[in-house]
Amino acid sequence: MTNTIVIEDVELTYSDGTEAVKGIDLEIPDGEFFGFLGPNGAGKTTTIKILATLLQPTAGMAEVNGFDAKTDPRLIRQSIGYMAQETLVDYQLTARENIRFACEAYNVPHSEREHRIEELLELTDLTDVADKRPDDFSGGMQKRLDAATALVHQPSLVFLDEPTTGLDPKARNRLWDYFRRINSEGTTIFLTTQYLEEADQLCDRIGIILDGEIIATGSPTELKQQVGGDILDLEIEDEDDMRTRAAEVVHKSSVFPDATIESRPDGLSVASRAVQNHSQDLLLELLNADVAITGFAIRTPTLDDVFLAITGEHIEDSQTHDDQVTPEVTQ
Ligand SMILES: Nc1ncnc2c1ncn2[C@@H]1O[C@H](COP(=O)(O)OP(=O)(O)OP(=O)(O)O)[C@@H](O)[C@H]1O
Repeated sequence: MTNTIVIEDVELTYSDGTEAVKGIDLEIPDGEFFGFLGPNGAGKTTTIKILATLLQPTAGMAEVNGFDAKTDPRLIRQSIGYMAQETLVDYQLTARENIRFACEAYNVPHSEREHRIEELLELTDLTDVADKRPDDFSGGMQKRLDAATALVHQPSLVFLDEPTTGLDPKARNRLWDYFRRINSEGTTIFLTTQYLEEADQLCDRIGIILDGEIIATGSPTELKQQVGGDILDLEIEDEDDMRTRAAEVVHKSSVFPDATIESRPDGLSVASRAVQNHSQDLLLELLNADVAITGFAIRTPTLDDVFLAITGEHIEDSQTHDDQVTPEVTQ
């Protein structure tokens, strides 16, 4: 298997001195669904623009589809699909005309165009509105049309820059189905997202980027294993230092020697390899110490727990500016 993307020690510093990407290395094999996860301002879009040859790295080497980003940007652009963060559909044209225009721009052979247009309309579930202009379309429909225009030339590699930001769950799910389908047909996908669940659901492998540096890579399962065990969520009354006392009991407990403890609005979360087999013992110790537990639950770690374990922050807390985060996909 060959690598569709190879990045070696790539840096990008903007002219105002902002170090957006600080020496990243990455290899993405053919056919992978790769997710680049990170908070606002982490460097996701900058990386995608380097790979799509819209920005030149200030240092390092990027190779895409076997072409060097510095010497062969034109060949790279012809061989990729790029769905930018902002929707790029033309509101003067109908959905069908938008896709036809993209066929012309990407030099899709005349003999294949009509078939390709119908196929893409169907894939993106826009056949019924094919002859309507997109100004009345919902945000999700516009995004699907945008995705169709990015894929008319059937690229083997597609960059999707936060494709579902601001979409409702139904619209998001339809796009997910589409991305899954093209990936199962062999397309390599490089997706940037700030949504943990999106990365978790879709991606074979995830890279977490923070402040221009990749701080972890692995499959969702591998990353979750880094948390070290399962999580015991404890609901504890917020009175008489009860939570502090509970944390002390957990710290001192011989049954949870590896525990890491995180405060939550309604109590504590405890991560430990012992959670699965010894939670009852810990609950007993807490009871003996007069800590009133009003509820508890055992769960497997989420990607937010991974982010927390690595950075000490929740991903949402580390957002650098407000954003229309779709609540139902945040953890
Ligand atoms: N043209 C620019 N000039 C100067 N700084 C920039 C420019 N574009 C982005 N930045 C800065 O570079 C850093 C990385 O931004 P980038 O857009 O790559 O992050 P991101 O992870 O994609 O975030 P978002 O989700 O907000 O798009 C941020 O600090 C951002 O403010």
